[in-house]
Amino acid sequence: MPAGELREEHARLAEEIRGHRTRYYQEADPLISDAEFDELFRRLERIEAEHPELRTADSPTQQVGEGVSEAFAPVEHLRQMYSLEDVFSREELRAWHERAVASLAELRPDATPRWLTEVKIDGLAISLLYRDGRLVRAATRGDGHTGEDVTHNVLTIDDVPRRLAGSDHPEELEVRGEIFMPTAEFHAFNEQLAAQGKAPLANPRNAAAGSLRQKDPAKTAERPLSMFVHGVGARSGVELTSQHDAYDQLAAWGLPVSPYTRILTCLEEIEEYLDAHLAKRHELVHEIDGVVVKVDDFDQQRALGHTSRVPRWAAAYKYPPEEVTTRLVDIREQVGRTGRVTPYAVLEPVQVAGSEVSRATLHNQDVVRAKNVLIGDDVFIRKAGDVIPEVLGPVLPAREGREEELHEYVFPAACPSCGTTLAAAKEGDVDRRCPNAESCPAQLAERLIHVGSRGALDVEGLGEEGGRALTDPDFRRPGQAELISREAVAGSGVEVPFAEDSMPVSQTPVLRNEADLFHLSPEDLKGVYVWREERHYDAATRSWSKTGLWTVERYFAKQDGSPNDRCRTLFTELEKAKEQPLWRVLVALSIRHVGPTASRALASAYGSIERIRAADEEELAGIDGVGPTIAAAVREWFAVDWHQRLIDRWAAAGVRMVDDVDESTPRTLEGMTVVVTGSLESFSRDESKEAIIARGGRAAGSVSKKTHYLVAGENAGSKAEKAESLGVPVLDEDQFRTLLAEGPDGLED
Ligand SMILES: NC(=O)c1ccc[n+]([C@@H]2O[C@H](COP(=O)([O-])OP(=O)(O)OC[C@H]3O[C@@H](n4cnc5c(N)ncnc54)[C@H](O)[C@@H]3O)[C@@H](O)[C@H]2O)c1
Ligand SMILES: [Zn+2]
Repeated sequence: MPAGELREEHARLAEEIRGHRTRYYQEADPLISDAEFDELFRRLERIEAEHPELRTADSPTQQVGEGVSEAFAPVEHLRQMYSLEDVFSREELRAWHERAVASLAELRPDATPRWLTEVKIDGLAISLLYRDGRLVRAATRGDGHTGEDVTHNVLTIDDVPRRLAGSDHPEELEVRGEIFMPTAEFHAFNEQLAAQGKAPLANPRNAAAGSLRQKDPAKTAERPLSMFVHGVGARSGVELTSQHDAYDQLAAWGLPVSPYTRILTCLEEIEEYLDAHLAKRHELVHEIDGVVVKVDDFDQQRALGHTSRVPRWAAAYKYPPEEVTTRLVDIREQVGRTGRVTPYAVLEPVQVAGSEVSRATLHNQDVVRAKNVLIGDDVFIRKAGDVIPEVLGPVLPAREGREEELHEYVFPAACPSCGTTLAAAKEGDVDRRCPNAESCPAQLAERLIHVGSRGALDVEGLGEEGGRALTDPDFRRPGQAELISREAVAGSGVEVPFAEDSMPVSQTPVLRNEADLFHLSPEDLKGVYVWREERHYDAATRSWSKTGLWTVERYFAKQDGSPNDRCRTLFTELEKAKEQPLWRVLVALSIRHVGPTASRALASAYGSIERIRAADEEELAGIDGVGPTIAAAVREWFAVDWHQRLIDRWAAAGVRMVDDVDESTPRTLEGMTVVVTGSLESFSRDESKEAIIARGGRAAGSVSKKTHYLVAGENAGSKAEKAESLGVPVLDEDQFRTLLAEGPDGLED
C-alpha cells in the first residue's frame, strides 16, 4: 500500500476505534463484539509495527482507552492505571513468557520469577482511595491519568468497605479492582426486568458498567454489584513486596480478594490453569474473558516497567470469544419428531467459542419477534461453552442504507415438509405443530433416525442420511451429484453407453410410515440416491471414471447387480435389531415421555407388548418408574390406529415383542399382580421383580384394588397399611418364596 493510503487507513482505523471505545466505556452499549473490536485494534497495531512513524502518542495503541464523560467530575489518579497486553494464542503466551524470562534474566540475574495467575474478570476497573483507612474517593479508569468520580455510587456496593478492618492502615492507599455483576445475580436481575416488561441487560459486563454510571446512586444501589481487588496503586506508610503479599494485606483489611488466584512456577502450570479455568468458565461467581498472568514480585515488576498503555510484567490471555456478529442469511423451519415446527437462523458461518456456527434455533415465532431481527440483518450471536448457539439481536446501526435487503420473517401457515395446515397442540400454545404425524416426511424421517439411534434399536445405516433417504428419494449424500437422465444425454449429441441396469431415481418415498421398515428389501432401495453408486462418463476418452463429465448411476455397484456394502449393512443391521430386547423396541416407538427409563420399567413389569397394550391407565401408573403422565401417554399412543398397525407389522416381520422367559421356570404367577415393598433378605429390588416377571406375573410399584399380593420386607411403611385397608393379602419373605415356587395354591396350606 502506498504511504499516503496507509496513513489514511491508519487514521480511519484509529477514529473507528475511538468511536467504539466511547460507546463501550461511556455508554455501555457497544456496536460490535469484543472479538471484532480486538481485531480492529490488532490491525492498527500491525500497521504501526510496519510503520513505527504512525505510532504517535495520540494513537489508540498508546492510550488507555476509556476517556471521561461530562456526567461525572474528573479525578486525577495518584498513580496511572493501565490496561493489559492481550495475547490470543498459546504461541503468543509462550512468546510473552519467554520475553519476560529473558528480560528478567538480564535485569535481575538472581531472580527466579514466580507467576501470579488470576482470572480476568469481565467487569470494569475501579480505583479506591483510602486515607488512614477511610474510603475517600472511588474513580473509574478513564484514560489512565484522569478518571471519573463515582464515589457515591461505589458507596452503595456492600463488598467495598468504607473503613478498612484491622490496624496499621497506610496514610494513603490506592486499591485497584474490578466491579462486576455476579452471573447468578445478573440472571435474577434480568428476570426481574423481564417481569416488569423492561428490556434485559445485554451481558454482565455492560450491566456492571451501566449500573456504576448511574447519575442517581439510589439506582446503583438497586443493582447487585460486587468487587474483587487486583492491584495496588500509590501507597505511603506500608511496605508491600509482591502482588500476593499485597492481596494478603488487603484481605486482612477486609477487602474482597478473588478466590481463583494461584502462584505458579512455570509455563506448563500456567497452561494447565488456562485449561482448567476455560473448562469451568461458566461455573465461577462471575463471567471471565480470559486469564491474567502477572510477575508476582514487585521489584521484578518495577524492573520490567510499563509502556504508556500496559505493564510489561503482565499479560491477559483471552479465551476464544463467545460473542460475535454475523449475517442472518435466512430463517427456515425444522419439523421435529413430534411435529413441532421450529424456526432456525441460517447464519453466514462464523467461529464462536472455538467452533464454527452456521445455524441457531429461534424456538418459535414469539422468540423471533422478541429478538427483533430481520432476515438480512447483522446479528450478535453467542455460544457459551457447550451450550447451543443463540441469536441475541440485531446490530441496529448496521441496517443503515441496507433497508432494501432486509425483510420481516413470516411464520408459515403450512408444514414446510408436507403442506398440512399447522395448528397449536392446545389452546394458548405458542408452538405450532404439523398434525400429519403418520406420514409427514420430516416427522417420519426424525422418527426413523430415532429408531436407528444408539438408545433405541441401534441400527447402523439408519442415521441422519438413511432416515432422510427413506422418506425423500431425492435426498443426496454430501457430494453426491445429480443423476443425468438418458433424455438429457440424448439431447446433447454425446453418446453415453448407459449400463443395462442403470435406472431412474424413484419419485416416491420408500416409506410412508415406519410400519414397513422391517419389510423392506434391497430391491426397494434401487431408486434411492443414497444407496446408489455413481459412475461418470468421460465423453472425450470414452471411458468411465470417478470424476468424468456425465454422472450416470447404476443402482448397485457390484457388476452382478447385487447390493453394495452400504445397502448390505443396513439390512444386516435391521435383522440384528429384530433381536433387541423389548425395552429398546419401546424406546423406538417414539411414545411421548417414554425414554429408556420408563421403557425398562414397562418392559420389566409386563414382559411383552401385548400385555402393555392390554393394561389400563391406572395399572400402568402404578408401575415403579412410570407414573400418571407416562401412563396417560402410553394409553394415548395405543389409541391411535396406525400405531397399532405399526406394532402388528413389526411383530409380523419378526421384531421381538416379548422378552425372553426362562422356559424352565414354572409360570406360577400367570395373571397375578404382585407388589414388593421394603427390603428382603435374599432378593434385591430388581431380583424380586425379575422373579415375579419370570413366572408370568406383573411387578407393580404401588398397591391398588387390582394387586393380588403385597410382599412386605423390612421397613415396609405405608404400602402395607394401604394393602390391609384394601383387603390385599400381605406376605412375608418366606411366603413370597412359597408363592414363587407353587403359586397361590401353595399359600393355602
Ligand atoms: N465492543 C466494543 O466496542 C469495545 C470497545 C472497547 C473495548 N472493548 C473491549 O474491552 C477490552 C479492552 O479494554 P481494556 O483496555 O479495559 O483492556 P482489557 O479488558 O483487555 O484488560 C484490562 C483490564 O482488565 C481488567 N481486569 C480484569 N481482571 C483483572 C485481573 N485479574 N487483573 C488485572 N486486571 C484485570 C482491569 O480492569 C484492566 O483494566 C477488550 O476486551 C475489548 O474487546 C470492546
Ligand atoms: Zn408435515
